[in-house]
Formats: sequence, structure tokens, C-alpha cells
Amino acid sequence: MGKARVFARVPLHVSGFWAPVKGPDAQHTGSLGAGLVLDLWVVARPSSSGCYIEANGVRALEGHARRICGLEGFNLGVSASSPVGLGKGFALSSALSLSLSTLISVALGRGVSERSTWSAHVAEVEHSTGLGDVMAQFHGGLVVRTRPGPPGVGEAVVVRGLKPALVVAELPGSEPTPAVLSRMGPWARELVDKAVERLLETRDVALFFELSRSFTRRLFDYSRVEDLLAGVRGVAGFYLKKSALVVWVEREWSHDLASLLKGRGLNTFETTVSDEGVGLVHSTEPPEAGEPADKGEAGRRL
Ligand SMILES: Nc1ncnc2c1ncn2[C@@H]1O[C@H](COP(=O)(O)OP(=O)(O)OP(=O)(O)O)[C@@H](O)[C@H]1O
Ligand SMILES: CC(C)(CO)[C@@H](O)C(=O)[O-]
Repeated sequence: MGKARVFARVPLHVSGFWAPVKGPDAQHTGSLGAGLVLDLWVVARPSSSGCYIEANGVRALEGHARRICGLEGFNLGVSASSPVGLGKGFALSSALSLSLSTLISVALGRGVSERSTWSAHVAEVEHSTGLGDVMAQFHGGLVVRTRPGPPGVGEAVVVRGLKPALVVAELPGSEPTPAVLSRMGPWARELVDKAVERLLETRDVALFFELSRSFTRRLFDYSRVEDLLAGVRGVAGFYLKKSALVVWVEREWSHDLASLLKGRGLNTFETTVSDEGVGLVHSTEPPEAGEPADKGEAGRRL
């Protein structure tokens, strides 16, 4: 048997509604809102010296990597595999930033902690690629963000034990997060404050889908989703964030829907909500990442 190596595993996150909140610095900046942490994972290992992030064989997020290594005072290169591409709405940039900050923490003889997420949050905020993703990916579950910032600075209510059958697909196209944020105005805060309050009263997945769909409809074009889902049986709810489509479906119809979306050439997964957040695995083999439905091409694409 080979020697066990350490891997960081970070779940993907699809935010359903959010209101940016600017604080005095990046550590106190973030968003209020809520999102689902998916049972789909980015798996990363320390690769070599230097400071970089490699995702599916391609160097990415150079500025994020430099900032994280700088804040931590330690250089590390990490190599990650991801089931989805960057810029799609699955919080991959945040997952990659967290992979690096987590593996640096391990190299420094520490483990996963609130503190080990901070440099990732700062890099995400400064590059305008994520506001509430680090908080969600640290916890797992349905994460309702009630104070902006990373774990230990911001606050969140975490709803665990929800196991909805989800079919998740990566639609064509991507949009930079700053472009999405520039389309938001004061309306967002008002909507989100009410949505957070309602969701905290019920902690109900049906309400989460309803609130997320009505929020994201203001930002993204739903016509292509309505075409895709027309006549599909068993759909209980859905929302679209950028190109990330999350469909809640009755379990018995999940496979049919996944086959339909794969048949349209979409990178598709049957999954659920993960109650776990970022963690470590010691293994001689890379732990199973979220498997791309189309292993050939999607696995290499960024
Ligand atoms: N092929 C690519 N497509 C999109 N973005 C890319 C690509 N390669 C590198 N990037 C960089 O990756 C980052 C993507 O961040 P962005 O926040 O838009 O996406 P994400 O984290 O994958 O999803 P989310 O919208 O959930 O945050 C940007 O810094 C962008 O410059
Ligand atoms: C800004 C954002 C939508 C980007 O993924 C996310 O970080 C969030 O919900 O705060």
C-alpha cells in the first residue's frame, strides 16, 4: 500500500438569493442570503512549491492564489479536480480558494477551522468572485447568511437533514460575478431581508426554492430553462443562478430528468444537499470528486 496523502474536499454551492453588504474591510464584507451546498465536490492535493491553483489541469485564479499565500505567509501549489467549470454559478472560484487556504493550514500543522477560511474569503471579496460562498462551503446544508463575513466573523443559520432529490445541470455560457452584481440595486436588500426572515421561520426547502426562483428571475433569463423543463414530470421546484440550474424533483423522476438533460448535451448530476462542508481526506487514492456526467470532455473543461 502506498503512503496516505492529504486531500482537501470542498462542496459546490449555489446561492439562491443574496444582498451584498460592504463593511470597513474585506473581512467584514459579504452577503446576506441563502443557498444550497451540494453533494458535489472539488478535490485538491498539495502539488509542489510555488504558489498557484491548478484546476482540471489548467492554471487559474492567479490573483486569488497570490493573495491567499501572502495573507497566510506560506507558498503552496495545489492541484484540484472539479466537476464543473469556472464562472458558471457553482462557486467554483471560492471552492478553489478554500482548497488552497485549507491545504496551507494543513502544511502549517493546523487543520480546518474558521480561521483557515479567512484568507479565501478575503481573496474572493477582493476579486469580486464571492461574498457568501466561503461561509456556505465551510458549513454545508441549506445555509442562511444573517451577518456578512467568513465563518467566525459573519453569521449563518444552517439547516441540516434536508435530503431533496436534486438534478443539477451546467448550462452553456458564463458571466463574471461583477457583471451580475452591477445589475443589482437597493431592491435586493429589501427582498433579501424579507426572504431571510421568512425562511428562518419555516426552514422549509419548498419556500427556499420559491424565494430563490423569484429573486434570480430578476437577474437571469429563465426562458431557456422553461423550454428545457416543459412537460417534465415530477418537478417540485427549480432555480437558475448564472448557468447553474438546480431542479428539485420527486425521487422517482430524477433519473428521467437527468437523462433528458444529458441527452441535450448538458453536464448533469443527480445529487442532493451535503450536510458537510470543507474537510480533509487521508487516502492513497484521490477521493471521489463529483463525477462529471460526461467524463470525457467535461472533466477537462474550465
Ligand atoms: N474559463 C473561464 N470562465 C470563467 N471564468 C474564468 C475562466 N477561467 C478563469 N476564470 C476566472 O475565474 C473566476 C470566476 O469567478 P466567478 O465568481 O465568476 O465564478 P464561480 O466562482 O465559478 O461561480 P459563482 O458565480 O458561483 O461565484 C474569475 O476570476 C475569472 O476571471
Ligand atoms: C455574490 C455571489 C452570488 C457570487 O457567487 C455569492 O457569493 C453570494 O451569494 O454571496
